[in-house]
Amino acid sequence: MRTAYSVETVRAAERELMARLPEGALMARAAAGLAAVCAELLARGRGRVYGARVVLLVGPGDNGGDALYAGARLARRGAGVTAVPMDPERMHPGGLAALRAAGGRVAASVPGRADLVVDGLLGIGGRGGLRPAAAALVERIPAGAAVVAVDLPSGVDADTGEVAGPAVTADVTVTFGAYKPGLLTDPGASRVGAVRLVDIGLDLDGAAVALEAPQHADVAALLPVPTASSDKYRRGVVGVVAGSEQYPGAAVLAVAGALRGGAGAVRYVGPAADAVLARFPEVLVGRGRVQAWVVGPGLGSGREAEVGRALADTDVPVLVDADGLRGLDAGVVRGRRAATLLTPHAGEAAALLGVARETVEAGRLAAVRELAGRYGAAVLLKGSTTLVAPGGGGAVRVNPTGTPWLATAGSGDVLSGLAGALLAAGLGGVDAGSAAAYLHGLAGRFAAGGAPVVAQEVAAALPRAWRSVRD
Ligand SMILES: NC(=O)C1=CN([C@@H]2O[C@H](COP(=O)(O)OP(=O)(O)OC[C@H]3O[C@@H](n4cnc5c(N)ncnc54)[C@H](O)[C@@H]3O)[C@@H](O)[C@H]2O)[C@@H](O)CC1
Ligand SMILES: [K+]
Repeated sequence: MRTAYSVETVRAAERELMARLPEGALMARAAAGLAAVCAELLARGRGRVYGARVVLLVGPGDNGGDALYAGARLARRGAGVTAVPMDPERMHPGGLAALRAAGGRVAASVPGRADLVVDGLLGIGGRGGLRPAAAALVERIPAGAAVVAVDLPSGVDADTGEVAGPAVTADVTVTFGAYKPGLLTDPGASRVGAVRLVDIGLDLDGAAVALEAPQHADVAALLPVPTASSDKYRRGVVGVVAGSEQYPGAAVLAVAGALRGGAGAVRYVGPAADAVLARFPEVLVGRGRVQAWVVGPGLGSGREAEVGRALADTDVPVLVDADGLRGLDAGVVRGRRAATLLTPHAGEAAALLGVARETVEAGRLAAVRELAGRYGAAVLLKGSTTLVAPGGGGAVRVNPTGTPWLATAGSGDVLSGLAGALLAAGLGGVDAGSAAAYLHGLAGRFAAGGAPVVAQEVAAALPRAWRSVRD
């Protein structure tokens, strides 16, 4: 897992470490790591550090201090380094002295040309959007300069990934000690570029994880593998309640996802049986014993009773998606014994929370936590960085494999079938949701290969995604 910790947790670990180290030691480690990444970028971009034009955007706190000390290191290697302060009266004094001693200079405005801009305006001490003085500097970042963000892009909230107003968009973010949730969650995540983690010696063992991003090995460990004693019931039968006269395709796609999710069998319940069977003759039709239900894709309106029937089966895991989420009763969900996984997109989440869609998009992490808390169930919030929150609080999972190509009709239906198959195999709500999102994202990338993709191709690419995760 790639783990991210809250600002509060990082600060506590920093305090503990600082108490044992000479003053300035942590900042020196941070600056050394930052300067090394900057030097690497300059060497890659223009062959050498010597003679490079480097601009430091310097805020009033320690984030600016990191930038100044790193700038001093680059100046000692022959770069021309100019620091531009947000507030000339408030610059880290030690950092400023180091930069000056190394031959760097301070200017009131951002130079028109630069090879590299170091964003040291705000780090984990930043609150709210960039104020006008900082925003004015960001606007002047010269076109063509590589942008390296110190700890996080200024204007991105470290804990939530929220971006209130203007913010830096970095090519590389050099973060210290630990990932912060805002680096992995949109809208912040799309501002960070490549993330480089610099070890400054923080001890976070046993600290509460705020957000975690599974990697191949984590997902591989979750995926069910049939054994010699498996039969179709042991592998899990998924019941899919989906599709309508108007949306038969949703049924086909949800079934496709379920079949490729390792289910022993898929049972289809609904009015699109002909369409489903024409495509997948292996599907069972009609009610019967299942190990998990998927309800909702393409149901249309007026089908609440079918959703209620699945949820009433309180010992069987249920995934509720799309139309099934309409007016979903929190009391019913909370009363269930087996896992429940809700898989809304931002619009559906907004409707459940009674807020505007934009509110969910701007505060995705808060929204998914709030929904999971209200329903006491795992919630998977779809989007560019899909999030999965546990019903009982604790670490939220963020999916690192997503691709914008997956924003295509029917893609969510495939995901719900896939996650339902994993529920049927015995995974809990968060594990099923996050493993499904991971495979689905990979399949989307494989199927797209940089070109538009349709949902059935995503389903068809799922076996390749499984294989790549297991390799
Ligand atoms: N604490 C530590 O041990 C270490 C901290 N490090 C660096 O220190 C940073 C945190 O430093 P600070 O706590 O000084 O905080 P920051 O440097 O992130 O910023 C705090 C300052 O910015 C101002 N500010 C806050 N929000 C603003 C806004 N929206 N617009 C304009 N000004 C705003 C505040 O008034 C405050 O003066 C980290 O992100 C990291 O870069 C590193 O040197 C590693 C070690
Ligand atoms: K920054």
